[in-house]
Parts: sequence; C-alpha cells; structure tokens
Amino acid sequence: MPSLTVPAVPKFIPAPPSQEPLDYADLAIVDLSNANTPGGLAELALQVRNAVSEIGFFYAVNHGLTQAENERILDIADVPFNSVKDEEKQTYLANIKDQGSYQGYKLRSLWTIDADVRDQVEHYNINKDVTRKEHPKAIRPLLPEIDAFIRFNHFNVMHPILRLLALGMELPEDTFVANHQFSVKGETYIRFMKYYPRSEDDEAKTKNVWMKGHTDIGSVTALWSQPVLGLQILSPDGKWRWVKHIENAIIVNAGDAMEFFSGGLYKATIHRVVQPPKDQHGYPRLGVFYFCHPDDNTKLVPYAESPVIQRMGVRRRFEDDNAPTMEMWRKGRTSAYGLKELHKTGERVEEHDIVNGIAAKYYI
Ligand SMILES: O=C(O)CCC(=O)C(=O)O
Ligand SMILES: [Fe+2]
Repeated sequence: MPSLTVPAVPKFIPAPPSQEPLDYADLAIVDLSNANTPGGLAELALQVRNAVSEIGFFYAVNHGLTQAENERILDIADVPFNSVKDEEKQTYLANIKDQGSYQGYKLRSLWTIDADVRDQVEHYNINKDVTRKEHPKAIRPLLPEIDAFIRFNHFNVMHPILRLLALGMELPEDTFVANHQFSVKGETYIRFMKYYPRSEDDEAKTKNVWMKGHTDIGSVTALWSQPVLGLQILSPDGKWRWVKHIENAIIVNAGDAMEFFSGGLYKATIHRVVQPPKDQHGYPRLGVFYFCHPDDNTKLVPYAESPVIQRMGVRRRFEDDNAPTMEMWRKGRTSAYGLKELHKTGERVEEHDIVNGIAAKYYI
C-alpha cells in the first residue's frame, strides 16, 4: 500500500508570470494524450517531425501529471538547496571534470561564463536509478516520490516522444525505446536547478548571459515549464527568441544524440539562458529537467535505413567506424563545459573540446 502521507517540505512560492512584451518563439503544442490511438499517433508523428526538424523545440501538454503533482515536485526540487547545508553538499559533489558525470551537486561558480565572471547556477542531479549514489539526508525520505517522477518522465513522456520520433523517420516505433531502456546503465537523470540573481557588475560583463548558447548532449530533454523566463532559442533566422511559460507544460528539445541518429533530420537546437525580464528581476529561477540519454554503450551513428533519411540524404558528423558511444560523447562534453578555455572561431561562436575530431561549439 502506498503511504497516504508524504514528508513535509517547505512550500516553494513561484514568481508571478512576466507581463513584458517579448519576442517569443512560435513553438508547436503537442497533445500527448492523442498518442493513445493509432490514428492520433500517426498525426502526432508528423507534427513532432516538423517541429523537431524545423525548430528543434516544442511543448508537450496533456501528459498526465496533474497541476498539484507538478507543484509538489517543485517543492521537492528546492530541498537540495534550501534544506542541505553547504558542508553536507561538499560530500555529494558530482565528479564533473574527472568522470564527465553530473550525478550529485554542481555548485555555484564552477563554470567560467566570460572573462572573470563565474556562473550562479546550482544543480542537483539524480540518475534514473536513484540507488546509483547516496543522497543528502534531507533528500532520502523523498526518494520514493522522486523515483516515481523519474519513471513518469521516462515511460509517460520520453518513451511516447521517442516513438513519435522513430515514426517520423518511418522506422519501427520502438527503435529508440530499445536504446533508452530504463534498466540499462546510462546517464539519464533528473535535474533540480536553481539560478540565483546576479550582481549588476556580472550582468554587464556577460551581457546578461546566465548560461551560454549550447546544444544538449543526449537525445531528448524535458524542461518542466516554470514562470521565471530566461530560456532563449537561436531561431533559424539567426535571432534569439524567448520561450514562453505555459502552466504544467513540458518544453521538449532534441540533443546531439538525436541529431546523430537522424542523420541531421532532427535539430539539436542551440539555446541559452539570459537574465529574466525586468518584472522578474530578483527572483531565483528554480527548474526541473529530465535529460534523457541513450544507453551508455549506444554508438551514435545514423539510422541510415530510415526511408526519410534516404530521401533527404544523410548528414554524418563522424564516419560510422569512428563514431563515439554515448558514454564517450557525454564524458567529452561534460568534462569540458565551462571548464576548458574557449577559442573564438566566428562572429558568435566559440569552440573547445574535441570528441573524436568534433569540436563542441558555444554561442554568444
Ligand atoms: O534553465 C533552462 O531553462 C535551460 C537549461 C539548459 O539549457 C541546460 O541545463 O542544458
Ligand atoms: Fe540545455
């Protein structure tokens, strides 16, 4: 019998939504409840293919998590920050540089954003297998709820989206489900993330950039929409556009692994985080994310048998023989992000770190 009472945690009070007129990205809204019928599935697959091949981002709604469950997860998301002392945090640090893994804490000021300015972002990451690592005391009683939420993201959000992405390539619908198995070792994780307001001086020196333009490393990312704006995507016309908040929606985007699998059909779109608009200055920005990665041993090669890829022509980033596994790609990119020196290679582009001959790019 599941327990009827849940552990008490401090209530997180979200900021009021912004009223400022901003240049918003026009993103498709995908109704996941339509995935339950065969006709609905085929129609959604086309909608998702168009969204991910053109813009790389869309909203998913009607996923099945209630507003009340969503609010509870936000309360839980703040626990690693509001209920764990700095000293205890030190014993649960992620081994980012040496192991290329985010499991555990990433504390503030680890990354260099620009010149002498360090980041003000703190995150706590829990692998899909919540037993992979120990957790701070305050988090332990919450693990059954966190585990249930991870499974919800995996089976009710990611698997349907991975089926839609496979159908969009005219591949058997379980093609990507097969290499994103819950029980296989991989770096899929939930992230609780808190951005703290910064000084005027840091804002000026970084031109208000809180997190540099980047692509995500894995296959698909779910960003649970929250009211404090800041996320922007680089549109095909070269402009940064804001992503609007929609209550209890999920902002979904494809990452590098999906771009590789699809031979360039699906876009790992560049996105960044900037200072929120004026009416939200001073609020912390607390977010919940599910970063879905293919199983560690998956080779990042295109599914060239896809009739869609055959019609379109495949764009390879690596020769198939030289393609990295997900584990290699993740370690190469994670251990370098914000830690290695960047070299300017274009008007807005900086590069570093090479994984099997490919440079990772960051955008300003
Ligand atoms: O905070 C956000 O909205 C996006 C964060 C992000 O892009 C990332 O952690 O990869
Ligand atoms: Fe990202």
